[in-house]
Amino acid sequence: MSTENPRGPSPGHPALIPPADALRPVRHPDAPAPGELLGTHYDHCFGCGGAQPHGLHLQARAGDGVSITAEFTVQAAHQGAPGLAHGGVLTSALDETLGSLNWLLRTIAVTGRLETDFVRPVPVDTQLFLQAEVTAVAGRKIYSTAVGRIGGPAGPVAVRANALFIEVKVDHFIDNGRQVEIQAAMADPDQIRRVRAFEVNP
Ligand SMILES: CCCCCCCCCCCC(=O)SCCNC(=O)CCNC(=O)[C@H](O)C(C)(C)COP(=O)(O)OP(=O)(O)OC[C@H]1O[C@@H](n2cnc3c(N)ncnc32)[C@H](O)[C@@H]1OP(=O)(O)O
Repeated sequence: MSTENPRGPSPGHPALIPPADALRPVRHPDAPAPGELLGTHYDHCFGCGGAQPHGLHLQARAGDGVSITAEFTVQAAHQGAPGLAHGGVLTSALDETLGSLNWLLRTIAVTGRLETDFVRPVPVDTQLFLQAEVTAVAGRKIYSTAVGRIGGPAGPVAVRANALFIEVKVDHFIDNGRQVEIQAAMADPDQIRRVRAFEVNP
């Protein structure tokens, strides 16, 4: 388990602190190699999909262990205040990066809780460099942390997050998603292939 707490002295909500019997995360043997671009899990995903004109178009890359790096450039469509990124958009970038960790565990999981610290404003045209890692796993609960820096891996910290993801079956999406998109996804062989890449026990 990582001992570094990028949040600083405050660990956040108690639900984000792994229990004493939590396990170290294990990188799946078939996980993408370190340095490999992950690609999108769904073309219409706001975070990583190519079919969302105002989406983040975030590109995530496998790191060592159970870690991810990702980049996205803040666009004019992502503003909150004039010339500055909207906080919800920055949280979306963190959520997407943390969600990409699922590729390394080969587990399907959704965000249960996500806490963001906004450390400094992020201007439009900024390239945000994100790093995320899984810190612990307890049953279906996956604990993770992320940081976003301005300009590159050594840039000033702009945002930090701690998260709890919960493992689900693929039925979570089939049962809850709008039927028109579910049916289109199930008819698309590329989409089925992407879902299989997430699943350990299909
Ligand atoms: C198509 C493929 C591609 C893959 C697609 C991947 C997409 C990635 C996209 C980026 C990520 C997202 O934005 S995902 C979208 C945003 N998230 C969501 O829509 C999730 C909405 N919430 C839910 O559906 C549900 O609440 C779940 C699945 C999270 C949990 O429901 P459940 O399955 O009934 O499980 P439940 O028993 O309640 O909880 C299990 C354990 O987790 C704890 N737990 C649950 N929620 C929380 C919480 N918010 N805060 C603290 N703890 C929590 C419980 O206390 C329990 O602990 P214990 O008693 O066991 O100790």
